[in-house]
Amino acid sequence: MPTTVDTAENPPGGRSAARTLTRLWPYVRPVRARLFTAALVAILASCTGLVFPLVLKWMVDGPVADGDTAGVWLGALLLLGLGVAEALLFGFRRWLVARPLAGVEASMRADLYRHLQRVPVAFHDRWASGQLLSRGTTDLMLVRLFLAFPLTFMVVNGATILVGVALLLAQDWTLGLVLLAPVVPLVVLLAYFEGRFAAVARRAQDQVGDLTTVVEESVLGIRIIKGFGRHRSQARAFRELSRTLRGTELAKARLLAAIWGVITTLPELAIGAALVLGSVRVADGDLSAGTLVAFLSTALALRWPVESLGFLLAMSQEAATATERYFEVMDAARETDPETGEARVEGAGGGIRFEGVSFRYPDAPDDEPPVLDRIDLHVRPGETMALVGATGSGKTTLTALVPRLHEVSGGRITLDGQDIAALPRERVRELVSVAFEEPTLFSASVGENVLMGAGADAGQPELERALAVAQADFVHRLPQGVDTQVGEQGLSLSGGQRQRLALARAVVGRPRFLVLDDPLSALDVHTEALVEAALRRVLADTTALVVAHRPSTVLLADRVALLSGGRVAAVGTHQELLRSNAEYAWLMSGSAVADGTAGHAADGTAGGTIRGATDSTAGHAAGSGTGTAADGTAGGAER
Ligand SMILES: Nc1ncnc2c1ncn2[C@@H]1O[C@H](COP(=O)(O)OP(=O)(O)OP(=O)(O)O)[C@@H](O)[C@H]1O
Repeated sequence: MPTTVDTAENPPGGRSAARTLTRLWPYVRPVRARLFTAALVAILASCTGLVFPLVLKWMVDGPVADGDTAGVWLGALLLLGLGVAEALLFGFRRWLVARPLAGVEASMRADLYRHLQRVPVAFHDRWASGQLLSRGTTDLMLVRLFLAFPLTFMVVNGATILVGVALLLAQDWTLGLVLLAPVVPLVVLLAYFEGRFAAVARRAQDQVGDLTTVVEESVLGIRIIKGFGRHRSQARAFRELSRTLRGTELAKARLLAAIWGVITTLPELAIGAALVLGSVRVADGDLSAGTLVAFLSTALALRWPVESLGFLLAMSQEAATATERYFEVMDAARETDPETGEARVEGAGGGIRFEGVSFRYPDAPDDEPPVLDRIDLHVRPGETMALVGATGSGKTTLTALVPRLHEVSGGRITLDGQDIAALPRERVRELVSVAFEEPTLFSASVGENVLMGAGADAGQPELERALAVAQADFVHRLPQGVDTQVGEQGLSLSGGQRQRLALARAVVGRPRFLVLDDPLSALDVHTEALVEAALRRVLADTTALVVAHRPSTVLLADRVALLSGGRVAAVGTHQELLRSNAEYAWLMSGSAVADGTAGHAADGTAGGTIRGATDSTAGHAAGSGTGTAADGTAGGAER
């Protein structure tokens, strides 16, 4: 899992917030009618608020001045009615937008998830999972909030301000101009603020992603952290990151406070000036008291729409950053399949054939030699080929090329004579089944995890057969048998148990081709022997490529290919390579050394000797009390 976040490749800015936000249109389009209606309702509600001052003016200059009590009651009832209407209209607006916007958020999230399934594995190698998580959660929530609130209220408040200003100018244009005086400095300040806030908002959202990554890794790696007593240093790293985030959030708050201060103070000063000027004019008899009350009430009613602009802009800016981050992922190219293509390669023959296959990881430095360099290898139909090589020699990489988890950089791979690059990926993955050394189980039942490897029509018989092949009968002793929930949110299984389920998943669909990356590494010798025996039956009618580190796994294969320096250094049977290839003999004798039979390994009798060695180890294990595995209760022993 990647641990670093390369946000440098995605610099903020470039586009304006408004242009970035227009990218949301395809998602908003289906609900546009509701959004527009909601905006109109909100404008109506907001303008209802502006009628209050006019009623007040009528009350002050009319019934109040004339001492008409009935008129005052009528005015009060009118004000109450207006208040109720305003509240009902705002409630109606909320009802209009809530459901469709939850839908917009859900569909954006679904698209993101679908996209993440379809981008190449190399994309996931490059991106930290926390960054992806935060884009799928926090960022999408910010986008929904923007559509629900700032988007509407920018329009509503804008319209209210325009209507309000028109009313002010109509009531008294001199006082109106006094109130409009702060507009120019405010616009300049808001433009400056937007630029500054955009940069800080981006930094904060990226830091949330980093923090999510650290939390996720700490949870997944809790055993390592505890085992190595690293909880303090891990906590320190977390604290530092969260302190950085806190600093960025405070910087955001400071910017917001500054702009809020300016947005509040300038209009207040203008209202104060209008009040003084208006009072003087009322005293001079130039202006009626009712007009001044109405004027000031209108000005005060406009305070909220003006003051809210600051945080509406801030929320819009955060939403623009969130949208930018969302589309950075959505813009990553998906795996594409050829529209049509001639997959058959003349003369390629059956089985798996590698022809001049080269591979280099996309992010590898240019001066680094390729991981795989012109590999030629033929796994004949029905044959099992073991892949042996030193650590880091490229075995896993080579196996990942067969199901097209990575694309070859040069050369080609054919399956039964069909070039995999010209086949749809889905077809390739139907033909090829895989099991990796690191067996991943999903939060689902045992049965669902295993049947993932088969077509939709596979059922109980196929499941039972696969479990038998993988010697995974321990599942029947789990609390709910094959229905027991496993994975992150279920029962914890041992490494060996998980490997056996992963193996069952690989064989359940009776694949034409099988790619196994050291699938037996976590099994004790007894279980390994049992799985091998069952696997031998599966391998008999499958074409398989099996990464092997141990002689016992190599012995499952008909032939062995030795990978060295990015090339296939030798191909032959285990016995042939032991005799003819010093590197192979050395690699294989590594295990034998541990068993004290290295001397025999080198003289060509290693096959039998190594087997004997593992058997004797097994005998020892049984004698030392771990032999319960042999009587089929291995699961219990491993737990
Ligand atoms: N995702 C990746 N991005 C860049 N380089 C990688 C990536 N995965 C592996 N490598 C590099 O490719 C080389 C081959 O790795 P690979 O995992 O294929 O070796 P291996 O033979 O399977 O090793 P082992 O026996 O230890 O499992 C290594 O040098 C490794 O550092």
